[in-house]
Amino acid sequence: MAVSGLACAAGIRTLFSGLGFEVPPGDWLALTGPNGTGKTTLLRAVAGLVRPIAGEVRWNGAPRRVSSPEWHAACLFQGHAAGWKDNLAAGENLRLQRELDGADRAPPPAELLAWVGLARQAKLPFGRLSAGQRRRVSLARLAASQRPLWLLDEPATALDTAGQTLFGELLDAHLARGGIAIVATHQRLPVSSAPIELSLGDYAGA
Ligand SMILES: Nc1ncnc2c1ncn2[C@@H]1O[C@H](COP(=O)(O)OP(=O)(O)OP(=O)(O)O)[C@@H](O)[C@H]1O
Repeated sequence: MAVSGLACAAGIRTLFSGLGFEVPPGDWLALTGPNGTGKTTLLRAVAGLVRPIAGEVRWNGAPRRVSSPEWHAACLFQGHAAGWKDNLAAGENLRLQRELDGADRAPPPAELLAWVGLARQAKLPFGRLSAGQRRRVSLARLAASQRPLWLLDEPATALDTAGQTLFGELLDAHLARGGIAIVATHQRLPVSSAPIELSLGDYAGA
């Protein structure tokens, strides 16, 4: 996937402009930058959730069309509020999300939750989980994902060391399958392959 000449604004303020990068299959981009520089906004712009004020996002060599089935099948965006329902059990949330993600070939939710260390919490309402346990449910969603492009906003926040290792294993496996990831992060992540690094502060808008 590639981005060229991208600029995004919040209100009347340009957050960043002139942004260009390419992430080939099997690579990932680590997106860094001070608070408020627009990392979340960039991820949302690539996903098609906010409209950039300039520039282009390309997927498979062509401009990506936000409403196309191809793009929906390709892109998984996982933001800070990942869309989990507080009153549904963790397992039930995961089952619904798997259906929305079209991850029908994935292992059953109970198996995924056990893999992320939440076997005992599968029937607890999501809202009762700790911050790190919630993040682990998001890891289970990633483990089920068959989408080639992951856009992840601070995926390791609140995770303990073992949780961060699980995240690294997931990302490694995704890249080994030829997947692509753009990961906004303030921390060093335990991923085997070195990322393409991009600091959004270098593109601060005029
Ligand atoms: N209506 C608005 N007018 C001006 N600025 C706005 C408006 N809405 C949001 N902003 C600013 O837009 C920026 C959005 O930042 P964004 O969440 O994309 O940053 P980030 O790099 O992900 O930050 P963090 O590291 O804190 O997660 C923030 O600086 C915010 O203050």
